[in-house]
Amino acid sequence: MTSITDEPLLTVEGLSKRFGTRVACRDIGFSLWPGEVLGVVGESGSGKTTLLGCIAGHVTPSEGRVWFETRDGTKVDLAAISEAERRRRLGNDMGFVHQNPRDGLRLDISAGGNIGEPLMRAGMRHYGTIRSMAAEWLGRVEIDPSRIDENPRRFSGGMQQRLQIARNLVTKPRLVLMDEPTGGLDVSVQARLLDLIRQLVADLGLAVILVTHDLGVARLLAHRLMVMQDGRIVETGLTDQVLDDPHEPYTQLLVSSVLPI
Ligand SMILES: Nc1ncnc2c1ncn2[C@@H]1O[C@H](COP(=O)(O)OP(=O)(O)OP(=O)(O)O)[C@@H](O)[C@H]1O
Repeated sequence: MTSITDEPLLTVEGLSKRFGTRVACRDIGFSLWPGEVLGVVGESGSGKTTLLGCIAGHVTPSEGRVWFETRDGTKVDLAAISEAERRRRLGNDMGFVHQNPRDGLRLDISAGGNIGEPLMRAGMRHYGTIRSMAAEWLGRVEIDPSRIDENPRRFSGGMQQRLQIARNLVTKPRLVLMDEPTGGLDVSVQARLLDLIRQLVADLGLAVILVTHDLGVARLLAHRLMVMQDGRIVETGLTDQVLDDPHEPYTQLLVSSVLPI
């Protein structure tokens, strides 16, 4: 008998994306299960961000299917529906953490507003509840809740990134896409943020697709890795297996840091 958790949350089939004559993704296929963290690694230009964009709906695939299992158990092809239909079917089930927090935050409203807005979009109306949830989430991402009314422009880069994470996770999505979430931060800030992401992902049982240049980040967060080269998946497997015993010559080069990643 198949239980509901045996079903993948996301299944990508035959996904390709061309920009004019340039092929950014070629015949990509994989599945992702609830609670699983999939790292996507590869050199610059290998198609990682394009793949993430096709799943997020920022980029329209040239070919292929992106099946997502909605909360009512039906599968919807995200590559074939309009933005409005996507919002209606998915609700807040998919989050996106940008490398630059300014791309994922509203800088014209307060920190608390940034967390409260998705709750209101999800239908929550009671101001006191929204405010107390925003304060709780600020604490959860290690921002002093007394800064709830401050504008995030006044936050450091690391704080802005933690706020972006809170804004994405407060509605408990089942899938979060992360594009280099710790890129551009100081090493010590990065390490704390990685710990925080690891803890939240485990606590909330989130499925995550994590695009990263950094194999150390992938090793720490990802259960499974997918290695991309020139728009294709060249190797995939459990993270430790791929990093400790890479089979493909390209992955061997990547792991030995010969490639400019
Ligand atoms: N909007 C676009 N128009 C034209 N070409 C694009 C566009 N977006 C991406 N590409 C091309 O698609 C290929 C894959 O780019 P993509 O950004 O997905 O790679 P990446 O692996 O994420 O690289 P990086 O790690 O540097 O962000 C590249 O050759 C890139 O120039």
